[in-house]
Amino acid sequence: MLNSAWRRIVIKVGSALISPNAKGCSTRYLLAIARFISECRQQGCEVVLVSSGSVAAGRSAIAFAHQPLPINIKQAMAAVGQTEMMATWSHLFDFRCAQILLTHDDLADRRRYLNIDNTLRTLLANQVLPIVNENDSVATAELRVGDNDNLAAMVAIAVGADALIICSDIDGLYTANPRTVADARFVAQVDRITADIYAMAGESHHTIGTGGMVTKIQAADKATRQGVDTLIINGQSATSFDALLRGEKAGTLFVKQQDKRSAKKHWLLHSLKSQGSIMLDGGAAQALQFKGASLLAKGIIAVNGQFDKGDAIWLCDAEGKQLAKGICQYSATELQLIKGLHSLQIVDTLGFCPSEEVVHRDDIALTG
Ligand SMILES: Nc1ncnc2c1ncn2[C@@H]1O[C@H](COP(=O)(O)OP(=O)(O)O)[C@@H](O)[C@H]1O
Ligand SMILES: N[C@@H](CCC(=O)OP(=O)(O)O)C(=O)O
Repeated sequence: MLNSAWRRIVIKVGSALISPNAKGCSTRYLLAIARFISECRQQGCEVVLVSSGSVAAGRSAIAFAHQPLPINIKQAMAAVGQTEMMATWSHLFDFRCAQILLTHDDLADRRRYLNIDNTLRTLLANQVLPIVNENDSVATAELRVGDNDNLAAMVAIAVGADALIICSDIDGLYTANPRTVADARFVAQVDRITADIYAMAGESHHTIGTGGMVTKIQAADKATRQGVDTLIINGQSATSFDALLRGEKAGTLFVKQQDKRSAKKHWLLHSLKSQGSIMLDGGAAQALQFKGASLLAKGIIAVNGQFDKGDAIWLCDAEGKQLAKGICQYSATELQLIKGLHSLQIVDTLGFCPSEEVVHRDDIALTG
């Protein structure tokens, strides 16, 4: 059985596995990965796939022989390869897939971030497999995350994943690049990511991938700090997946630095500045405190301050006591109109309903 603590995971697949020859997509390695994803889902673990490969897959369609590839050429290659990559994955599953293309800004802007979060939650709740990639054909240099290892870490944090599994063309982290250093030793576990760990990382040996080991360590650094265990495994070998499905170790494990719930709670309570507050009736206050429920419009009795969708606000009881801080899905102006209403009435009142929850339970941190 898969690690039972993994209820939701993000799997990142590198270009070399999708388009090993940079001529369209190949199912050579993807079959075993797709089987692993299906098995994880059957065992009740939700999966978000972050797939590279659009540039590599589309490469042979655009005539350009020089290296490095300029951004406009990569953008054109990505436009061709992205559809081929999505079609290849879709054919490997007997459930439906959804394409999510992101830029750095989408994840940095809290309002857009909420939209992404809502979309991913809805897809997962409907058993659709989200397949995420950077929006390479439109993202300019300053808008890009730049590599899918870091993008996958950001997605893993956004969806509150329990683990991030980075599938590459190598068994995991070595003390140096084993393709150039003969006596490089395999590292099975990293308890803390220090400068010594970064010093082990070399570049990619081919021109298909982006970043080599450096971006994978950066990704592990980001994810483990936010409570996400991170693995780098060899996606070319079915034995890695078989081991994980038996609950055994595979590749290099970067151990999470804290519990993901305490990481999120700390971020909400201490890093986000509150922009306003709302007062809850007795039922909503009870549900929030003792049932871990989301906050619905029906339980709101008053709205204070001028805040926007995506801002952090205090959730207070009828006496004004701060019970929790949360990220609000609606602006103060919108909340004034929908407070006290049933969720089904939101669309009639505002003309839209981005979320039935005013504050989703995943975005609430109790003060007590
Ligand atoms: N210390 C290291 N340990 C393992 N691999 C390393 C190391 N330093 C550099 N590499 C290189 O990083 C490559 C994986 O990165 P990359 O080619 O970007 O893969 P992907 O396409 O999966 O993101 C390996 O094949 C290897 O050549
Ligand atoms: N977004 C790019 C992938 C960038 C990237 O990080 O590639 P890789 O190092 O192979 O994971 C693409 O789809 O080609």
